[in-house]
Amino acid sequence: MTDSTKGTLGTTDDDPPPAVRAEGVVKRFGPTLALDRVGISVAAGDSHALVGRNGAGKSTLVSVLTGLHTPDAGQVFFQDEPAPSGGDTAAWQSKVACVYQKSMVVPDLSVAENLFLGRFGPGRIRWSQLRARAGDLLAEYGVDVDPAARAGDLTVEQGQFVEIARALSFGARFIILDEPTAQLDAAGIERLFTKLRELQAQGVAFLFISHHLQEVYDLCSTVTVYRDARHVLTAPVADLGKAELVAAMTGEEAPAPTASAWHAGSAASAEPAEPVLRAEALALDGAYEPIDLAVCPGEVVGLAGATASGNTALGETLVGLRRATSGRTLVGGRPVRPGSVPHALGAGIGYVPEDRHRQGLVLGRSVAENATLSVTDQLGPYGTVLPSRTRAFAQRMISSLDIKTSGPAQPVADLSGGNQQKVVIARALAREPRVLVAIRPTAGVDVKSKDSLLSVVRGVADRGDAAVIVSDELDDLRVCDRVIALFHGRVIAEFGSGWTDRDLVSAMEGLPAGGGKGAEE
Ligand SMILES: Nc1ncnc2c1ncn2[C@@H]1O[C@H](COP(=O)(O)OP(=O)(O)OP(=O)(O)O)[C@@H](O)[C@H]1O
Repeated sequence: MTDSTKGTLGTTDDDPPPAVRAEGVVKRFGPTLALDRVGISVAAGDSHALVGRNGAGKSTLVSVLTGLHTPDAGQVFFQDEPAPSGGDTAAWQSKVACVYQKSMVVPDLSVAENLFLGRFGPGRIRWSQLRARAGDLLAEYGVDVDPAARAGDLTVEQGQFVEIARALSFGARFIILDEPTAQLDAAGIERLFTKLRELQAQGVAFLFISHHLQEVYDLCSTVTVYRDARHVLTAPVADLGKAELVAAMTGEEAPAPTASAWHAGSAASAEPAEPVLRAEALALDGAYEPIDLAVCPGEVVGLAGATASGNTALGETLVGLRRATSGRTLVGGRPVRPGSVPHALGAGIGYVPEDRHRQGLVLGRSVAENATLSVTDQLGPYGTVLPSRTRAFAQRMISSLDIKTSGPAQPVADLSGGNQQKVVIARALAREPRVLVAIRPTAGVDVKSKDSLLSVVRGVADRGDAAVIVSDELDDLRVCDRVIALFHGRVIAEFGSGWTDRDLVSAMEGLPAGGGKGAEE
């Protein structure tokens, strides 16, 4: 099992020792076996992808490799030396760091303070010296950020660069990137990858965790697949086709559905229907200019756009999270009170938020409680909530959305990221909304679950209701009947179902060429 890593990669005695090597790692959480005798070996200077479906054990491995969890069995080595002992944070920091999609820097401190956090010696701190040292350090790693800037004012990308520089300054030669691109636009991803390649050339090794398989192909030379807590394979990326990779992740041979398959069931009717959802000259100062939008029964409409295009702000206005500066939203022809989530819900708008931790879930509560939060009125007579009805309701959601959990009573906090997202969608669907507005619904969700989540959204429209997907992910947008692309707060193009990736990406980048109806070149 774990030894397969050696043969495939063709290491020799002359090679430097692997940046990290884990062997026979076992980790249990109560009844859940999260890692079952897994291993991984990341060569110095390599960019090694770790992929697997939600719940495969990736985050648990990260916790073991960063010293947050002590494994129940197995060993971890950095450059052939045994990993530091449990509580020795400084020793772990000199070996490894993990950069998450959201920066972990302390927002109210300056960049310089963040860089040297925990390393101030005794005595008075010389701020000017600290800033100068921070400046040198950032320059050394080619990070173009002002050391005096407040960390909270950095972009996601700058925050990640600062964290990488911080990790390297501790001496770490191995950095884990856990979905680092989730909040970046295409140009930001390219800049991140360029930086990573530079550092690789200096011998720094990366473990790259992503649900975007294309990124694995773009950046990594080796890939390891985990499935159901086990190591399935490790291979050079160049030797493994996408279909094989997905098959290894899912354990099935079934090809992923194509765009046309998505639409096969939607039987678009020719007669124009009364829109379920309408936005009339809806505008939000500083976010987007007046926009008209009509979403008909049976339709899934995409609002595409990069960060700050206004698409998320528009989605958030539709669900009542933001109050439009002008214009109005109507459901079934009736105006919805602006800026009121309860009113929007009552009017039949279901909402799948982007940030499931802040807006979506009560982490300490069970899967059943979270899935039924919006329908407690349907779970028992006279304002009571019958546990049996809650469980039955949740059980139906668990099976129809294929949520990987030990049961309705399991706390949501214990589920993997993708499965948490399914609970959020379950909750939005529980009220049987007339229109579902989903903001980046598949962020952090594995390929297979992505398909099933998107078919759930598609299903809402296919049964005669409607859906809006706000996203910059082409896979999310592929299930849409129409896609409206925004750029800097304006509609820049609108596409029917036959768009090409190139047309849509260009539109999101602000290049209207083609406008969805045939580019010039
Ligand atoms: N603290 C915990 N308590 C109980 N169970 C846990 C805990 N952390 C993880 N698990 C369980 O361990 C398994 C592996 O989860 P893990 O988060 O490592 O998966 P993952 O591959 O990172 O998934 P994702 O892609 O969704 O983030 C899952 O079944 C999860 O529910």
